[in-house]
Amino acid sequence: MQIAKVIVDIPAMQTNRPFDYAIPPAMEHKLGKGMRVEVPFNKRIIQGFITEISDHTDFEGELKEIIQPLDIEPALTEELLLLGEEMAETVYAYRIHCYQTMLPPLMKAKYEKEIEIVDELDEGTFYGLFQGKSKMSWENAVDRGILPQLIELKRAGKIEVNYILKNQAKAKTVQVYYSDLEMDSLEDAYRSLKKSAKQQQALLAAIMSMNGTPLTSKEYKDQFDIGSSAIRTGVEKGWLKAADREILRDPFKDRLFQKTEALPLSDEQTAAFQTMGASIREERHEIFLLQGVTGSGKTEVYLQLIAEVIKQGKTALMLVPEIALTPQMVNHFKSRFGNRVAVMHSALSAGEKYDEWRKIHRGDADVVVGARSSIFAPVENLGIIIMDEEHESTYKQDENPKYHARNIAIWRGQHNHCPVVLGSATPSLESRARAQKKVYTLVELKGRFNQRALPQVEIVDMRDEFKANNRSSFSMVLQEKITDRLQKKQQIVLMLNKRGYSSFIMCRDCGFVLECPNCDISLTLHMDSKTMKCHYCGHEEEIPNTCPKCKGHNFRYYGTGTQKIEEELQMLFPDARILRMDVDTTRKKGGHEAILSAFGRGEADILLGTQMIAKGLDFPNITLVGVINADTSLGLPDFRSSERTFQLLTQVSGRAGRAELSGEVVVQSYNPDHYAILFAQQHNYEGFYRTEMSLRHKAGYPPYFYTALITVSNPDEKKAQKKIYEIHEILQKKLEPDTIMLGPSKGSIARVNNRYYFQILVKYKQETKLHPALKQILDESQKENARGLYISIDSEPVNFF
Ligand SMILES: Nc1ncnc2c1ncn2[C@@H]1O[C@H](COP(=O)(O)OP(=O)(O)OP(=O)(O)O)[C@@H](O)[C@H]1O
Ligand SMILES: [Zn+2]
Ligand SMILES: [Zn+2]
Repeated sequence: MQIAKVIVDIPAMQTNRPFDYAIPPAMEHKLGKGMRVEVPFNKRIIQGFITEISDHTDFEGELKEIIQPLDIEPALTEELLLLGEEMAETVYAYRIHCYQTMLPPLMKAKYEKEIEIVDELDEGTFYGLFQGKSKMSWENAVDRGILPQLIELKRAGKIEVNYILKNQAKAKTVQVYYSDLEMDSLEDAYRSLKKSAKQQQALLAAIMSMNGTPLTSKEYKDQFDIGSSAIRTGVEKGWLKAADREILRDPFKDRLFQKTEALPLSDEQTAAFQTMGASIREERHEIFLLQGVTGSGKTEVYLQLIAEVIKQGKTALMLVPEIALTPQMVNHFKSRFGNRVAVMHSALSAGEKYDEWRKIHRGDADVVVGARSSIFAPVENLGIIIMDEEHESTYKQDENPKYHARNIAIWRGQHNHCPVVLGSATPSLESRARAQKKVYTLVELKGRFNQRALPQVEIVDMRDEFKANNRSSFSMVLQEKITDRLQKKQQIVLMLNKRGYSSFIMCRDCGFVLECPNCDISLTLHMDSKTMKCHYCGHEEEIPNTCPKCKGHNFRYYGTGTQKIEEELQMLFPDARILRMDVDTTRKKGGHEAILSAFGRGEADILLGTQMIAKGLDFPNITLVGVINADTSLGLPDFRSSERTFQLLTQVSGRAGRAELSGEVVVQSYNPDHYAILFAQQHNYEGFYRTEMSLRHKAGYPPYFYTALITVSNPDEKKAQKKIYEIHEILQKKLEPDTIMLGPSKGSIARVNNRYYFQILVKYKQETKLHPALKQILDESQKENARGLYISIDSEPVNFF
């Protein structure tokens, strides 16, 4: 008897290990590791992942049988199975959650499935199994008990599984034409044609050369120059039959990619390429920190490293932050590597994501370019993993499983014996410190490509502006420079720093601020939908006309939103063409991309936006960057706020003067003497690094200490509070003396969605007991979970508010 070990979909400590199930005789040697199955568990039917096939069990009683497979091929590769197992340990998550996170969303939900023939079947199978049709529903296959045969067909690459989305854009199909006539009859038809029927002759010749392969009318046109009227005739005469063909929803299919060739590298680029290329050739795992100033040409180095990997017959994983996944970025890869590039990001529809995933899964992609979650792409035979803008906090997932893509990248790099390249102009302190300690190899690009200068940065003290009676959001200096660039027809980027900053309304008469009824936080004003929204629980209500407290009518709108700045800017520069980029203008699919390409085509003079414009833009005509408010991100209750500010200012400054024209930056600030701002002005990463490191050292923060954040929540405030004190007491007894616990304290937002939050931050240097202690706490809280208590542990948290 064959046994399958299955991780079941019950997120609990007791079930966080594989359970043994008997494989029914009909499924023997058909099921494999990584497939999802339905199994009985405590009188319920639940899903699970097979992690091992064995002929041995330690279970004493009678094994239950697997009910049925949910896949006809493994959903997870062996590498991912192993990764999930180890990842669960380090991020305090359940294995089942780790596995589910690795799959595209379409596969996590319960959708209807169908099985489609994608390659020729023998007649017996076609008529017997598929009843003469090209598709069958999954239920039909289950009812008829033919999944074992289908698994075989899948292994042979003859069929595919599609997920059927209701109410969503259905799988797109195109009309195709094929011939099922024998060669003899085609030749007869050819001979019977009149000499003058040139198009029909051409069509028949084409059909004969195609050997039954279906083509769209466009393909007939492109390949044989045969028009649609000839095809219609072909159908009428019975030479051709029409059918639907599903096309993969390739979001970039309508775009033409001009093939690019490797550019000759600069000396610095060459040196970097060679250092990192060596570990590709030697199939050696090594972690590189590629620290290259803005505009130093990191992208070209990435491209050539990937080309090297492909030359070796291996694959590459290229991670970029969601927001930097611009068409510009995608173009670089598609243009160099053609359609063997798969792209994954959140703007894709569920169907598109599944198609890209399938392409990777089938082995049709040599390069995967994507945001955080694509670190789980089922690529095999990895030859390199590159993580651009490695300092970005979006690489850390805030929800369970709370993984950091950098750690996953390093795990996969080790597993595949390949290099991991962490690239940034402003590396995270953690990474830079590891490079200092030679854990990572530091590779530097110190100058911009072509020895272009980094831009001059001027800091404007906004307190002086106020004293000089300038009430505008724009300092005099910035206004002058904007005027100058508008005259010269050069482009301008203006950034409004909205990190940790939101718009709210306050009653001018009584000071009332509209708050969320479920959370202890003020509601944010959204002008596009004309509503007040809670960013934590999604609560939404209308903008009030009268103050709920004093019935007054005078509201003041706080938080200089981009929209308000835009109006002010337009008043100052009536003729300027302004593009605004913020959450409101980019919410629509492709909005982000449409704005950037319009700006790239020169359809606007000024691009005004939030920090989403700070990254990745590479436009030659930008010669002025203005930061309207540099300080908002400084005041946040987060020990990384200086680091974030420094990174943001450096990144956004880096958009200026990247080509022939030199660039200038104006930074407006109420804290012009803050070291984060001054070091950014001087393009002095080293100075910032040293200063910040000594502050972190004094305060006992990463990278000198590791951190873990324990959060407890409960709809009942007392119960949550009691629990956090219990945990505090347990830990106090167990942990090393030099470990520091901050708290218990209220969550930075004490109540979210009617749950009360309390937390403890543990800072430690070396701690062998913390991990088992925390696991035990999670374990013992199992029963309480049912009563509304949640405990969550975030190892190395990145967001504190
Ligand atoms: N070898 C090369 N030959 C010609 N042009 C190059 C070469 N390398 C880089 N460039 C050009 O230099 C500019 C800056 O390069 P790139 O966008 O890769 O910088 P980067 O290091 O990614 O900077 P950032 O961190 O600001 O995004 C681009 O316009 C790019 O086309
Ligand atoms: Zn009021
Ligand atoms: Zn809320």
